[in-house]
Amino acid sequence: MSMFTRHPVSGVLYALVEFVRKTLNVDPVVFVNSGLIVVGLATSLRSVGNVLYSYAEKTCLSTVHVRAEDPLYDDIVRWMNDHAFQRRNFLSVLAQTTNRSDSDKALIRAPLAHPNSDGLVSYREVDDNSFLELKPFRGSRLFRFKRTWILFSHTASSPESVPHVDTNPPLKLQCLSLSLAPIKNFLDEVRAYSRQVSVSSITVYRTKPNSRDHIRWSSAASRPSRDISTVILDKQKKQTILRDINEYLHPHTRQWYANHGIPYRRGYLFSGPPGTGKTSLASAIAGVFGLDIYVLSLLDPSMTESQFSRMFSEVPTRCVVLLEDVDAAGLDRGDLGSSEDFSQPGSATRTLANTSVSLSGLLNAIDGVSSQEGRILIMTTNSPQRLDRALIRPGRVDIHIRFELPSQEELRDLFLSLYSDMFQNAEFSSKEQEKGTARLNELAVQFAECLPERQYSLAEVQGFLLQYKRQPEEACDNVKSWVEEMEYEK
Ligand SMILES: Nc1ncnc2c1ncn2[C@@H]1O[C@H](COP(=O)(O)OP(=O)(O)OP(=O)(O)O)[C@@H](O)[C@H]1O
Repeated sequence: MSMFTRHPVSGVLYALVEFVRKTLNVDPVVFVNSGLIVVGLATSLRSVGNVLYSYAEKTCLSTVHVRAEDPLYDDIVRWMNDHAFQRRNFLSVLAQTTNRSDSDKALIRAPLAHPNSDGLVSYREVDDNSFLELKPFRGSRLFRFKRTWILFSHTASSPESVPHVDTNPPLKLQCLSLSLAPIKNFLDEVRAYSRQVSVSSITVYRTKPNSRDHIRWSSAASRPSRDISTVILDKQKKQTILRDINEYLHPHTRQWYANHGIPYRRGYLFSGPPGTGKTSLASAIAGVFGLDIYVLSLLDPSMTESQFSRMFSEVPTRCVVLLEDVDAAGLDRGDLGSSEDFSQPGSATRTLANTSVSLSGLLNAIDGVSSQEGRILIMTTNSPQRLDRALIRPGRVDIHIRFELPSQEELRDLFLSLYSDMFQNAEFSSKEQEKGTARLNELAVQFAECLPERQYSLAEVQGFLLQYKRQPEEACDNVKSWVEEMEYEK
C-alpha cells in the first residue's frame, strides 16, 4: 500500500481500490489476479492445442491442398456452397454477383414492367435473375461426408489481404485418417457433382494475369453449348471432323496410340475469312463431346513464349485447345498477296510484331515433351498460306477444314435456322405450322437469290437478319437495299 501513496497515480489507484472494496465488498486485487490466471491458462491451453494439432497433423491427419488455379478448386467451392455451406454460416465470405445461364428464360417468363407510350421498356426495375453468391473465403468448416469428418479450411496468406478473385488462397482438406482415401472419395464426388451440374454447358477458359503478373487459366464463361446443327458448313466436312474426333477420343484409340508409340494428340486447322464459323464450330464440337475449351491467342500482348508453353502444358487431358490467329507466330512465307489470304488489310493478324511467340516456340508447345496428351487442338487462321509447312504437317494438323464465304444453299440455311422456330410452338395448330414452314422455305429461296454468292460472310448476313428477328418478310423486302449499301461502302 505504501507503494500507492508514493506517487500521485498510485494514490488515485489506491483510492479507487478502497472505494470498490468498501462499496462492493469485494477485493479488486484478488479479482484482477484471478482474471490474469484465467487468461494465462487459456493462452497455455491454446498453445498446447496448437502443439497437439500440429502433432496430429504430422501423425494421423491426412491433408490435401488445392491451388486456386486448379479447376478442382472451383468444383470444391461449388460443392461446399451447394451442400455443407448452405446449412451454416462461414466466418468470412466472398460475395459475388453471378449471372445464371438461364437468366434470359426467367426474363421471358417475367411480366414486362411498365412499357412507356412508345412500347419501350426500362429494365432497371426488372429482376435480371442474377444472384448473389457467397463463397467461402477465409475460415474453416467441419462437415461430415460418408461417415468421415472433413475439415475444409481456406486461409488467406495474410490476414489483411483483400478478398480478390485473383489472389484466392489455396484450399486445405483434412480428415482424421492414416489414408488419403476418404478425401479422395470426397474429391471424386465433387468432380461427379461438377460434371452433373455442367452437363449441358461448356466452360471457356482464357489466360489471365493475376496480381503478381503470373499468368494462369481462368474460367471466362460457362454457357449452354452451341448445337452443332446451328453451324452451317458442308455436311461432309462436318461429318468428317465429328467422326474423326469421336474415333480419337475413344479409349481404345488411346491404347492403340500407346501400343504403337505414337503421341496421343490430334490437331485440326480451321481456315477461312473472318465470320465464317470457325470459332462457332470449335465451340459446337466442345458441346458435342462434352469438353471444355481453353482459348489461347498468339496475339495476346501479355504472353511471353515461356508462359505460352507453360499454359499449353497446363491444360487438362481431355479438352479442346483453341489456338487463335495461329498465322501470327512470325510464320510469314512471304506470299502475303496470295488468293488464300483472308485477313482484312490492317487487321490484327498482319501485325506480326504483336506476338512474342516464335515458330519454334509454337512447335515446341504443340508437341514438346510437356504438351498434354489427349487434348484436341484446333488452330484457326484467316491466312492459311502464311503458315509454315512444319506447323501444318500431319501430327500437328491432321485435318484441315476450309471455311468459305457462303453459297446460295448456305444463305438459305442461315435464313431458315434463324426463323424456323417461329411457327414451332403451341400457339399454332399443326396445319398453321405446316403452312408457316412452307412460306419460310419460299422466303429463304427468295432471300438467298437477292444476295451475291460467296461475297458476304455469314456473320455479316446474320448481322443484317438480326434487325428483323421476327419479321422474315421484311428481311426479304429489305435485303436488296442492304446489298446496295454494302456495295457502296466498299
Ligand atoms: N458457318 C456458320 N454457321 C452458323 N453461324 C455462323 C457461321 N459463320 C458465322 N456465323 C455467325 O457469325 C458470328 C461469328 O462467327 P465466328 O466467330 O464463328 O466466325 P470466325 O470464322 O471464327 O471469325 P474470325 O475469323 O473473325 O474469328 C457468330 O455469331 C456466328 O453465329
